[in-house]
Amino acid sequence: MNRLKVMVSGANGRMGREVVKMLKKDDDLLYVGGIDPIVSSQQETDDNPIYQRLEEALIAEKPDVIVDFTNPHVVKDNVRTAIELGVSPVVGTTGLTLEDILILDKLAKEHEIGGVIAPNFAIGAVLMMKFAQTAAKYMPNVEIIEYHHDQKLDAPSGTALKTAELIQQVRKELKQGHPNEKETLIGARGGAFSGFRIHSVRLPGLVAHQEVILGDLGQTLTIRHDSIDRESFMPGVNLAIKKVKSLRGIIYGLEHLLN
Ligand SMILES: NC(=O)C1=CN([C@@H]2O[C@H](COP(=O)(O)OP(=O)(O)OC[C@H]3O[C@@H](n4cnc5c(N)ncnc54)[C@H](O)[C@@H]3O)[C@@H](O)[C@H]2O)C=CC1
Ligand SMILES: O=C(O)C1=N[C@H](C(=O)O)C[C@H](O)C1
Repeated sequence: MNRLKVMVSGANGRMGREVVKMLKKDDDLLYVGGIDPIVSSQQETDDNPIYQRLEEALIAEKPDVIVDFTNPHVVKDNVRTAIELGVSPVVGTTGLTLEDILILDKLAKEHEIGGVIAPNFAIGAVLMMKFAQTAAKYMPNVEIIEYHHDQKLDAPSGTALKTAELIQQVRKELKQGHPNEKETLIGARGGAFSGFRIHSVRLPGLVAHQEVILGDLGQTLTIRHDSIDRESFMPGVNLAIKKVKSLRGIIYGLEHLLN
């Protein structure tokens, strides 16, 4: 049987290293190398090449799939390059706007390529988002608090934004809080999204966590998810790699790949 050839962009990063480990354990997948401008010590003992430039890597190794865990500044160009070279992208990197995703979807369809962009590959997080969406239909007063490690570049997290988008689809229009509310410390009420708020906490010791708190007369409901290890994302990444070649255009969110 032909094994799917996979490369990893951001191979020396926190998520990239975890993906490489997962690929090497799966007999149906063949890790053929990574891309990362930063050289790591681990690289010395790895037989697979690490390239500095994506285009050069894709032309040399001709992978079927490229997994991207890089950063919000480079991800859009990376996905564009992959699609133009006929390689299916599986993207965990956050920071793409809905407009970016529409542009990449159009490009992918023009090239008859499938792609997956998922702000969170952990099944528990996907369920947390779904549950929050269901709850917000009945309890429209809602706030999102996301907690991440202090090396994260983007705020709010991609997961918080996706949760907010899902809630927005079902929540009746409502501006929360007191109409005469005054922030005496700018930012104290968090970021405003369609009438409700998102708060971002950054601390060493955290991995990736989110609470969606809904309030109503005399009651609150808290829906919480914790990724305590980056292993939590790997089954979702693995599923996306195995399904992406059967898609056309970009799907946004792991939920679209689950039965
Ligand atoms: N969708 C999901 O389930 C998850 C998404 N993430 C997202 O993944 C991204 C990466 O997160 P981490 O691994 O924690 O970051 P990190 O900073 O540890 O790793 C990023 C790596 O990308 C490399 N890089 C930078 N520019 C590059 C380029 N042009 N080409 C190739 N590599 C490049 C860096 O040198 C670094 O090694 C973030 O956007 C984060 O929010 C993180 C965890 C789960
Ligand atoms: O940077 C991270 O670590 C994570 N990023 C993603 C996000 O922005 O939602 C997914 C997960 O929360 C971990």
